[in-house]
Amino acid sequence: MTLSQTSEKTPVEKTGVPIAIRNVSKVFGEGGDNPFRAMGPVDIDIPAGQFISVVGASGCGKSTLMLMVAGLMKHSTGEILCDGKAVTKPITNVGIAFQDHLLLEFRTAFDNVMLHADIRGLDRQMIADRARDLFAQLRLEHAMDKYPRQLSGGMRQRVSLIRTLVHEPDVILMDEPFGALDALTRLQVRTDLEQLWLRRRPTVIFITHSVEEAVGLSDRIIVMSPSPGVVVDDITVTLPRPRPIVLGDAPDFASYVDRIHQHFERMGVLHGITPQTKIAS
Ligand SMILES: Nc1ncnc2c1ncn2[C@@H]1O[C@H](COP(=O)(O)OP(=O)(O)OP(=O)(O)O)[C@@H](O)[C@H]1O
Repeated sequence: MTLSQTSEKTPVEKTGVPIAIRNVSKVFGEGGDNPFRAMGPVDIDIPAGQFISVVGASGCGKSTLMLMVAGLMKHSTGEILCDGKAVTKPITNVGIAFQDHLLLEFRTAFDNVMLHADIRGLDRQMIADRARDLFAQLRLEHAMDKYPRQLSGGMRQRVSLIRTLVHEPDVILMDEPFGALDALTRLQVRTDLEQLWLRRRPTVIFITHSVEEAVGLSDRIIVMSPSPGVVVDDITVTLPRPRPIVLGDAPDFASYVDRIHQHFERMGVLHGITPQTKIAS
């Protein structure tokens, strides 16, 4: 383990692990009559503790990539190394979050967060202390004893975030976790996620359709081409942390967003109005 400095000069213990994605591609229906290359080949080296986002058109293979890194889906070519070890089965020291919060309706928010302790046989007292701490950090103490149906969508997703982080995994994989939230709640949850990540700096792969969210959260953004997705740009984001909730105020924010949008326009993912476009009257 190494010690590093956050941009706000708070020493943190770095606990993430490196992930290497080398020449990885996925072909569905391999060996059948109709093989389909869904993504790749892709090379991405992620240092320990980096927060990386992946953006790209719908269907370019972002979720497929995440499932392969998690060891939940086999890659067709190449290799994936997590902390130097080849991923050949589901990795365990990981927190995974999806768009759906996946909270159990019959458990309170607190008991949902304690699921890891119960399933993995972890030290209940230690996890409970951490859980209370995280609920407090997100100003959600009042929600601890409520059931999911009694919480708003944003609160449910923040409880899910706590559950993803409570066992302090070295790797966090998130697939469009805020996709179902309204714009205002998304801002809050994005800021909450950054705060939680800054505590320990696990390695994060974050999939999003929101370019602004990617710039707001990431050390680095991978831009993928439409299907089959390959890496078309690899952008280092140097905005200081913690990032402001209203990102428009951050210098250079707009230039990162523009750079990514220009890729999307060039690749036909976004269709702009060109000077030749005729407007029907
Ligand atoms: N099990 C599967 N069998 C066959 N094709 C699949 C399978 N899973 C995904 N695909 C296809 O692979 C491609 C990539 O899918 P994937 O879900 O990874 O894309 P994505 O970039 O995450 O999309 P979105 O942003 O819409 O979630 C899509 O064309 C999808 O239909």
